[in-house]
Amino acid sequence: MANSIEDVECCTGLAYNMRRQARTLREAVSDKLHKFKEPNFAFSLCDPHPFPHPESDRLEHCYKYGQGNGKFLPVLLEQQLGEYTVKAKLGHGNFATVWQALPTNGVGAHGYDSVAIKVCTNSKKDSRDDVTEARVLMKLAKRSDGRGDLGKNHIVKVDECFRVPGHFGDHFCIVQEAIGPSLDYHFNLVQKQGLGSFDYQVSKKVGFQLLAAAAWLHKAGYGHGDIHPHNILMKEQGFKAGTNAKRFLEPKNTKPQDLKYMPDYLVSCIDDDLTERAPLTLETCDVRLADFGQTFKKNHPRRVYKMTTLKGNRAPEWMIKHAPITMSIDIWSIACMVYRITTGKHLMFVDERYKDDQGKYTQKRTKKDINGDHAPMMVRLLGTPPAWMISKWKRSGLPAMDWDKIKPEGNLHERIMKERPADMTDKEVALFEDFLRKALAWDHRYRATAKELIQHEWFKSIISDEDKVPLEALFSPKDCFVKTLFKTSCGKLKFLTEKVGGHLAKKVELEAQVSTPDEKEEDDDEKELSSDQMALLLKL
Ligand SMILES: Nc1ncnc2c1ncn2[C@@H]1O[C@H](COP(=O)(O)OP(=O)(O)OP(=O)(O)O)[C@@H](O)[C@H]1O
Repeated sequence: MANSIEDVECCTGLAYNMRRQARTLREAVSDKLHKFKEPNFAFSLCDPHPFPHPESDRLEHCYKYGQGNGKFLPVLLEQQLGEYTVKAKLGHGNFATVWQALPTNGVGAHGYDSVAIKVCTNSKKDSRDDVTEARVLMKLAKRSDGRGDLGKNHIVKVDECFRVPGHFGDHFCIVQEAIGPSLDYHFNLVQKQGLGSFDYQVSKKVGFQLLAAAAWLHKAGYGHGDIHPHNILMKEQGFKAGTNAKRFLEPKNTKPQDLKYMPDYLVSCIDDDLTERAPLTLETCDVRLADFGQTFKKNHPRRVYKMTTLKGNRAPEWMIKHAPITMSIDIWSIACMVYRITTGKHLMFVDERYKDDQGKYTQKRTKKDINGDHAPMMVRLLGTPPAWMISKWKRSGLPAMDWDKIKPEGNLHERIMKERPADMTDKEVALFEDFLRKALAWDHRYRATAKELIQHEWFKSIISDEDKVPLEALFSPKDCFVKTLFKTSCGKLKFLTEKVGGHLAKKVELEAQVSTPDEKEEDDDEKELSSDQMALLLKL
């Protein structure tokens, strides 16, 4: 006998519950494994390191070298990498070290004096992302939006790629133009100088250029997925990296079995040298969006749960179960960053690691802990989320909130008033708040796009003549013209089909009346019909 509806529902509910329990169990196990895999910090005594700025923690950890997968290639100054000679260290991330190099034969592949070589880890899995990064960047370099390409210049360009053999597999190398220090570097510089944040107009310009880059990238069908100050480089003419201080490794700091795979010394990078650069101005400010390791095709992020972008800059859809991740995650990150560089304060800051008794960072925090801090912060700042998010709140493992007591519009306005730069007028506060609210819409479907945001009134004061032409081209009536033409043609076509359909029906009706006296009339009618149709066709 067939099961009743109740039986089926009951079974489905049971299966759902079992699936959910299995998932929770799987997540718990993976959390445990993840913790277990955490590096042993006892072997990495690089912190605090003896470079010029003790507050800097820019030196890579020793555990990133040695046996196994996901390790860096040991690189030393004056070493040969492909056809280039390494001259200085530019930085490092989780997946690569980056070196400034000169072509050994004296001429760069594309005529630049020096290049930046990103030497990726030997991990096969990461290597796939690095290859994607290089491929996407090379593809983008050939693309044009046919409207002046506003924003394309603010995306880093790749010259060539090659592989270098390492002890445990090849290391993929990406050669790019050497651009300049990161936005984070400049931010630390102004903070060190006691200025708090950038000049107000400069922060606007950085925001504008970033949004222009995002608008161009999104139009090309890609999301960046990892926008934060480390991945934004500020172009500098004749860029030269820092002092290259060397730190020799002491054997006691490394695992004995890893010793022979370590470089003799680690090199300090430009980020450790916060003394020499002139502050950014409206004229010198030239942003380049870099690190496309997390890039994804429109609405198809490749590694939803493994993306490593800064947690405090993450959009709410990261926390809500089954919420789609779209290109609008970039808009959220840009808005958080613009707030930071404008006011000097984090919009939302979440610790990504646990701290020990002495305040030193240790293991990574769990996703649940991080979200447990982040979600209430968002609610306090932006007010009540939409009902569909509230309904998924508990299921997503987010902390219980007393929704009745939440201020519907949040305290964003109060925050801006408290943290605004001295030269931000009340009118500008209103514009800034409006800009942020549009970019930080809870629901990704109602979040403004990059193209919409670059037209925002808040940016009006910094748009240069150089930007005006491509900006106008981007919103030129050609766009409207094409749309209107398409709409009118569709309308006319519909009208014509209806009319012709009507006449044909009439014709069939007339033909059905098989009587001789009426035959002449019918012929006339037919003539009339075809002339009618002809007139309509001519009109079109
Ligand atoms: N073209 C360049 N010119 C100058 N400096 C660069 C360039 N590319 C990268 N850098 C420096 O190297 C650092 C690390 O590079 P990148 O962010 O690409 O590495 P990653 O391992 O992919 O980082 P992440 O962990 O953020 O994914 C950057 O923060 C920047 O300071």
